[in-house]
Amino acid sequence: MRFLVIGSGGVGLGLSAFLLKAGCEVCLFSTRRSFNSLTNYFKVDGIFGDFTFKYGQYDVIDSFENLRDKFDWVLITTKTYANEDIARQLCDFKDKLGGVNLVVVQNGWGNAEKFLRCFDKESVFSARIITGFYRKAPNEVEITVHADKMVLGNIFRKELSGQTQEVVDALNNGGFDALVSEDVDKHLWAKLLYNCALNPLGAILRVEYGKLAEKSQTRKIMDRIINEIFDVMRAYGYETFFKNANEYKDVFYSKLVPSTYSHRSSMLQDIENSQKTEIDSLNGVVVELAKKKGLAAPYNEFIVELIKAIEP
Ligand SMILES: NC(=O)C1=CN([C@@H]2O[C@H](COP(=O)(O)OP(=O)(O)OC[C@H]3O[C@@H](n4cnc5c(N)ncnc54)[C@H](OP(=O)(O)O)[C@@H]3O)[C@@H](O)[C@H]2O)C=CC1
Ligand SMILES: CC(C)(CO)C(=O)C(=O)O
Repeated sequence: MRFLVIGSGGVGLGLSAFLLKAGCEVCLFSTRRSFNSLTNYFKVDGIFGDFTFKYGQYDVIDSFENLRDKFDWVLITTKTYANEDIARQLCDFKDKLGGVNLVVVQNGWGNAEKFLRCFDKESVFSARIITGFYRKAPNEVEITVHADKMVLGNIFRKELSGQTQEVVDALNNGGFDALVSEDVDKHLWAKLLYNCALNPLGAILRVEYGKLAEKSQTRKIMDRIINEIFDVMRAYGYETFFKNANEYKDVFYSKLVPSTYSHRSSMLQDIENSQKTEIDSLNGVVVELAKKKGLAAPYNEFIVELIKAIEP
């Protein structure tokens, strides 16, 4: 099976390692900035073991003009703010790619929609991933935590989720546990709740997740963020695995936060590296959806403004 992996960062290189171990062909699409190191080798280490792949075992391109093959699957593993740019380029070069399917492997909500510009709902899939991929260098990634299996499916046409089985099989064969689910939308909302509550607040206060649950003030802010997200979900008919905000908060404070107590959010890492954050696809989406239904989401709105004030 042939994969084009667009976004050769933490998640892109991490997943490519498992696909290559499974015997799949992988072409990385990288930016000019990372291209040179990737034409040498890339390395993935950490809790799944150490793997190094030399250029030649995989391919790398930095422009769609240089596409050499057709592909079965395209994985989108850039940060979400690159989606408009990637979607536009995919459209321009769609004929060269062949009849591919896409899997959008990103945090947040509303990402898969960005690729409907010239792909139909039947060929745009989504994945939820709760594994920590820490990018140490442009061609080196450490896998730090693995909280659950990766989940793949189709949020637009649930019944087509099974088409991702071949990707799941490849990942499993490469040693990474993944599964197909018709409920990938529910998994994405659950992850969004977690990221929206913890990531921006952790980035603003520059503390790890666990510290945020220790103070009554930060608990109150996170509680309000979670309540507003449940209001939005209810207004649109979206569901996750929890009946209401209180049921989620019980699990959040008793299980989810303690098990990632010392994690510093990816948003905090972005702020520390003077990079743009994914706030628009997290709390920003909540604010937009709330506005369209005439709902107030003041805590989410406030946190979006604060992040925008400190990001470059
Ligand atoms: N890292 C993690 O532990 C987890 C991440 N996620 C989600 O996965 C997604 C990817 O995150 P992550 O791998 O950490 O991000 P990284 O920043 O590590 O990697 C993103 C990659 O995309 C590249 N890129 C950026 N813009 C473009 C563009 N316009 N065209 C092509 N490539 C581009 C970057 O280029 P360059 O090489 O120049 O930097 C980089 O290689 C995010 O949505 C994140 O929220 C989800 C769960 C866990
Ligand atoms: C905790 C983690 C790594 C889980 O995937 C995450 O989502 C983040 O830091 O944004």
